[in-house]
Amino acid sequence: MKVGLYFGSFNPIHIGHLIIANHMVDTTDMDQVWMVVSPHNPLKKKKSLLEDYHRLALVNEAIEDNDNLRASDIEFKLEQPSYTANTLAYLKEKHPTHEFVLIMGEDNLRTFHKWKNYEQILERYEIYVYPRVLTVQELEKEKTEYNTLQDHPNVHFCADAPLMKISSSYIRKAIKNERDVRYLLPQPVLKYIDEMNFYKG
Ligand SMILES: Nc1ncnc2c1ncn2[C@@H]1O[C@H](COP(=O)(O)OP(=O)(O)OP(=O)(O)O)[C@@H](O)[C@H]1O
Ligand SMILES: O=C(O)c1ccc[n+]([C@@H]2O[C@H](COP(=O)([O-])O)[C@@H](O)[C@H]2O)c1
Repeated sequence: MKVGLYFGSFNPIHIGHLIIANHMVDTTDMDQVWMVVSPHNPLKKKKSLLEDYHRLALVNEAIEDNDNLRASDIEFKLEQPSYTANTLAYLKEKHPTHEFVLIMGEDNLRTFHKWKNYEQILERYEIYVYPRVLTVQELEKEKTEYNTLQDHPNVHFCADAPLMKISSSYIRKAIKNERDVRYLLPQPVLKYIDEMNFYKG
């Protein structure tokens, strides 16, 4: 079985994440996509992060009607911050017959050269990259590593996929400012966030 590992903070999961996961199942030979909820991205501050189990619950709510998508809490019991190289080693041992590939947005490929053992990851795993509108800061970042990564034979860029200028941080801020985010989040996710009063303070 070919499994796309879609790692993320998912704080919270939004429709962009679902469109990306579905795009991978729909347009590639991946049998399933596992949405791996990361307790702590090594390159991000943990400050505005919702509890791990709430972010996992939101992912489960979002994908409940899609058999091709799974939520994974595999990183909850692994060392933190959540280094992807460690998780991949663990998953490979646990599921020796699965073929794992990685899924990420373009912003993550841009900083991929800062990840632990990124060269080894790239050598061993295919990476499917979803295009993303980049911020000015991201565009200004050193381009050399990015260009080298973009041209690597294991990197597959989903060129014809629709661009989405949606992010969890935009949604968190919009909720804080009492804006209507109903079309940016799947219905059950919106309900859960609303009932729990998340991101309001
Ligand atoms: N709109 C988008 N277009 C392309 N890729 C995206 C988009 N939103 C998220 N991703 C990708 O999904 C993965 C998980 O992203 P993450 O959970 O950090 O969401 P985010 O919207 O980027 O969050 P935040 O705004 O808090 O940084 C990353 O690989 C990220 O690049
Ligand atoms: O392994 C690393 O060094 C590394 C560095 C930065 C990010 N990651 C992982 O990349 C994933 C995407 O993170 P995020 O916050 O953009 O959703 C998440 O699982 C992080 O743990 C991993």
